[in-house]
Amino acid sequence: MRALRSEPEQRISVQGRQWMQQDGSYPHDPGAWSARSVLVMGVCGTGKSTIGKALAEALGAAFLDADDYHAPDAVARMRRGEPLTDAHRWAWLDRIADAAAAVPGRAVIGCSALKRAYRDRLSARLGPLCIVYLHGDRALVSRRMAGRPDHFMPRSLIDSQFGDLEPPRGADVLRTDIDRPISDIVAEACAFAGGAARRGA
Ligand SMILES: Nc1ncnc2c1ncn2[C@@H]1O[C@H](COP(=O)(O)OP(=O)(O)O)[C@@H](O)[C@H]1O
Ligand SMILES: O=C(O)[C@H](O)[C@@H](O)[C@H](O)[C@H](O)COP(=O)(O)O
Repeated sequence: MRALRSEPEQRISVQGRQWMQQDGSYPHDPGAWSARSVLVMGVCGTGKSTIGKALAEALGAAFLDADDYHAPDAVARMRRGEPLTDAHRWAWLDRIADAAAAVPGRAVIGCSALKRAYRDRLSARLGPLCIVYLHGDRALVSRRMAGRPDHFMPRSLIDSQFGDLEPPRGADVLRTDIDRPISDIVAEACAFAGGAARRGA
């Protein structure tokens, strides 16, 4: 195993092993942690919808896909290959946060949430988030996007997505590499988000 840096995000990134306790749970206040909304984030094509849906099912939570909350003109803009700006994104983030706040139980949100200010915007409505950050290199993201040709998001927008990306850091973040089987990523995210403890595993 490679040497660990002291930064919390780095400790968590090594499969969460450093923090995981013997029962598979994490040493956070269990009540508060297991009630938090879960944000599955990353640039386009990293697997937010795929992982987010499966994670929500594993946690018994509702899944909200941020793609469903874009205004039609924002979708048209992305289809044309024009990136969204902050001005497009604020109201979109507020719609997502309102919808997540309205679900009766826990919510898993699949949303790019590329900049820190966007995550703060969600937190302002939802409280502290449990963040699953899907990380992959440009070439892999491009290949994954090529595999879903009917999506509104064109591959020409990959560079602007990486340009806007401000990787999240801290103890609330699981940084997970997308070059792994979906089931492995979901299992790791589920343990991180409190699913293992919840199921009594
Ligand atoms: N870990 C993975 N391994 C292989 N394929 C994946 C993985 N995660 C997602 N995919 C595939 O990559 C594509 C993009 O995933 P998607 O969930 O649509 O990403 P996003 O919602 O972030 O845009 C989909 O075709 C999906 O099936
Ligand atoms: O903030 C943005 O620039 C957009 O919201 C953008 O992130 C878009 O929503 C998705 O990334 C496209 O859909 P996928 O993430 O599913 O590719």
